[in-house]
Amino acid sequence: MATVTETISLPNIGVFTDPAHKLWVAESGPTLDSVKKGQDLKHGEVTIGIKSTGICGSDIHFWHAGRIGPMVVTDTHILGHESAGVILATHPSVTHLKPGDRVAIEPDIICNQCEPCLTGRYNGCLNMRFLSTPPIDGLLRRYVNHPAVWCHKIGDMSFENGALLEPLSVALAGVERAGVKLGDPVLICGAGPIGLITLLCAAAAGAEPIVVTDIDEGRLSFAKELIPRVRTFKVERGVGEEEAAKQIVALAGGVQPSIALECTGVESSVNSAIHSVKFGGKVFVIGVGKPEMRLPFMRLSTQEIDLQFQYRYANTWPRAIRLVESGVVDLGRLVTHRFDIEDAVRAFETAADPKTGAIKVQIQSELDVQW
Ligand SMILES: NC(=O)c1ccc[n+]([C@@H]2O[C@H](COP(=O)([O-])OP(=O)(O)OC[C@H]3O[C@@H](n4cnc5c(N)ncnc54)[C@H](O)[C@@H]3O)[C@@H](O)[C@H]2O)c1
Ligand SMILES: OC[C@H](O)C(O)[C@@H](O)CO
Ligand SMILES: [Zn+2]
Ligand SMILES: [Zn+2]
Repeated sequence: MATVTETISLPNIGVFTDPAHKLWVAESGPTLDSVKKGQDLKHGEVTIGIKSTGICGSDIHFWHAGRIGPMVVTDTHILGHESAGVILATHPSVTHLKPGDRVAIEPDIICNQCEPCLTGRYNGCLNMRFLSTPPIDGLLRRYVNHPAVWCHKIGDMSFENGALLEPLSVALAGVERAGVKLGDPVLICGAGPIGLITLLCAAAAGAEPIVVTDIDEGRLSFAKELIPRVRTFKVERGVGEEEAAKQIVALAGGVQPSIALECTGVESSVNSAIHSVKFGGKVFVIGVGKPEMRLPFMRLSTQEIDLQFQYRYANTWPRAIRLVESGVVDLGRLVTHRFDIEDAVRAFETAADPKTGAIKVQIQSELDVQW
């Protein structure tokens, strides 16, 4: 085994939640001893020293609500699926990575045998093990063993940007499958991290005009700072879905969007999007929401509007890395708050509190090896 782990001495710690909605930092596996000896590394696996991990809304949801739909926290559970770090050790079967390589982690483990896997749409793997979705532990740890095939080299990209490749993957998968093209009028609903990164992607793809909506002024201002040509629309409570749609179209200079990229999962927002797009347009839903929703069925029907959905991503990291390395997509401003892993509880409290103005909160871990 090629390893630099002989020199490390910091114990492994992780960020846990449980069915009682507690959140805490404690010792986790693999233990320092097992990492040093490489004894838990399986065929095809590497040990990664995690440097940066973003907190996703789903992490907060698993903590606060204990579930997302059918995904339920039933035991102590490690959070986190937006990570980048450095390879510390490799199993002898691994040939394309070596200690010292900087990598972004794709947080899924697939079976490679089912129809979605064999047809390249592995996000639909029937046996998916997605890190941080219960019962599979997540990446918010100092050391993680993970299949090398899901570690993507990032060269000298910052670990912060490396960790942001996961939400970028969500946005990229959406923009690609929605088919956004040069000059398309596009509506983006929601200016959270996913909406904002979707905005960066749609702008890079040449969409114009772009309208972004939110209920939060701060997030709309952030969108405008990222892409000054974006038109921002504040969604007011009490304004009906059809009226909001009219105002959105007016803001776009009377141009109906051909594509709406829905990044809230909120019923009224999905419906405003449906009311705003043009005949033959598309509402592409990235946000996740309640199990059942009311939809303006006959508007979808008489306007031949396509309603399409995205669940995670497949084959996005190489593309995401090229976009960030080249500067086509600049993720530089999205991380607004940074905490050490020992201080993870404060990091989660900050991410969960809208008053903090946080966009992306990241958790960093020290390693006692230098690269
Ligand atoms: N499909 C996937 O694979 C996938 C992956 C990651 C996240 N998501 C989902 O994408 C959504 C966005 O993620 P995020 O991290 O940006 O979440 P977020 O909660 O930070 O952002 C959502 C934004 O929507 C705004 N909003 C709420 N109600 C609104 C309304 N009626 N109209 C307009 N804006 C409204 C909020 O103020 C917030 O800024 C979430 O539903 C998340 O679960 C989906
Ligand atoms: O970024 C990926 C998403 O957060 C996950 O799909 C999550 O919402 C459920 O596991
Ligand atoms: Zn996520
Ligand atoms: Zn599969």
